[in-house]
Amino acid sequence: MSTHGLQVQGISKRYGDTVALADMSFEVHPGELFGFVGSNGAGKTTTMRIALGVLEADEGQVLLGGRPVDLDVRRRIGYMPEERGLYPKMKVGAQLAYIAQLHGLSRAEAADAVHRWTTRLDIAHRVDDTVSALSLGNQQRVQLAAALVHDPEVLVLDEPFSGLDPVAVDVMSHVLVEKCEAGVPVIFSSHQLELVERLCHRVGIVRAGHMQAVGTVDELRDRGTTQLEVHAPGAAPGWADGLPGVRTVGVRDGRTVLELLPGADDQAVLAAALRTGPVHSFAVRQSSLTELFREVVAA
Ligand SMILES: Nc1ncnc2c1ncn2[C@@H]1O[C@H](COP(=O)(O)OP(=O)(O)OP(=O)(O)O)[C@@H](O)[C@H]1O
Repeated sequence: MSTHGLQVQGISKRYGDTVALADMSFEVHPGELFGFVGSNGAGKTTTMRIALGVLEADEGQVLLGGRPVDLDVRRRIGYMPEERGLYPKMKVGAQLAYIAQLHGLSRAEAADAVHRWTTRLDIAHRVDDTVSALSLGNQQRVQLAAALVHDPEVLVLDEPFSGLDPVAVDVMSHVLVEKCEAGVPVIFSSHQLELVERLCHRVGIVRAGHMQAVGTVDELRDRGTTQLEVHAPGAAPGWADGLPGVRTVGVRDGRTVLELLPGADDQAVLAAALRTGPVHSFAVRQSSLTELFREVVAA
C-alpha cells in the first residue's frame, strides 16, 4: 500500500442515460492531501463510492497499494460518506467500537481506539449519548472518528467540512494533516475552495465526470491566465491594446488590470507601461483556487 497510494484508472459509470463518470483518472500518493473539487453533480461522490468498492464501475479500475479494491482492501479504507452513515439511536461509543471491530480490531483495541479518537476530536464526553442527540457538527466528528478508529491506510472523505463551525474545521484540518504526514493518502471533496487551497498538496478539478485539471495550485495557475495590476498614472485608456496575448480587464483604483494568456510577455507590458510615463507599481495578481476553478469549469 505505502508505495502506490490510490490509483483511479479510467473509470466510467452511467445511470441509464446519465453519464456520471467518463474516463476518470488520477492518483493520490502516500502522504498526500488531495482536494477533490467540482460543481454539483460533477461526479465526486460517484468516484469515491467506486474507490471504496461500494459501487461498481462500468469500466476502468481502482487500485489501492497496487491491488484492486476487494473486501480485504476495503477494510483498510477509512471512508466518510456524504450522506453520513451512522445509526441515530445507537450510543456514540458503542457505535464506534462496533465499527472498529467490524474492521478487525479486538474488543480491547477497539475500546482504546474509541477513547483515543473521541478525545482527539473532543467528543469523549458524548460517548454515552445517542448520535441523534448530538448537533450536526458533533455528528460529523463522530463520523470522522468512525473513518479513523481502525487506523486506515487511506482516507476517503466526502465533504467532511460541510456545515462545520470554524473550531471544528480546525480540528478536522489538523487530523487530516496529521494522517497524511504519517504517510496516509488522504482525499476529500469540498466546495470550500479557500480551505482546499490552504490545506491540499494537489487539487483535482472534476467537470462532467472527467478530471479536467490536476496539480498543485501553482501548477494550475501556470495553465491559466495571469493577471497584472499596473499603476501608471500618466497612461491613457487603452495603452496596453495591441500587445500580443494581453487583454485589458478594467481599471481598479486608478490601476489597470490586465489579463495575460499563457506565454504572453510581461516584460513587453512593463516596457509599454514605461513609455506612458512613470510606473508606480507593477504586480502579478495570483489567481485564487476559486478563480482557477471558474476558469476550468467554464472552459
Ligand atoms: N443513484 C443514482 N441514480 C441516478 N443518477 C445518479 C445516481 N447517483 C448519482 N447520479 C448522477 O450522477 C452524476 C454525478 O453525481 P455525484 O453525486 O457523483 O456528483 P457530485 O460531484 O458528488 O455532486 P455534489 O457536489 O452535488 O455532491 C449526477 O448527474 C447525478 O445526478
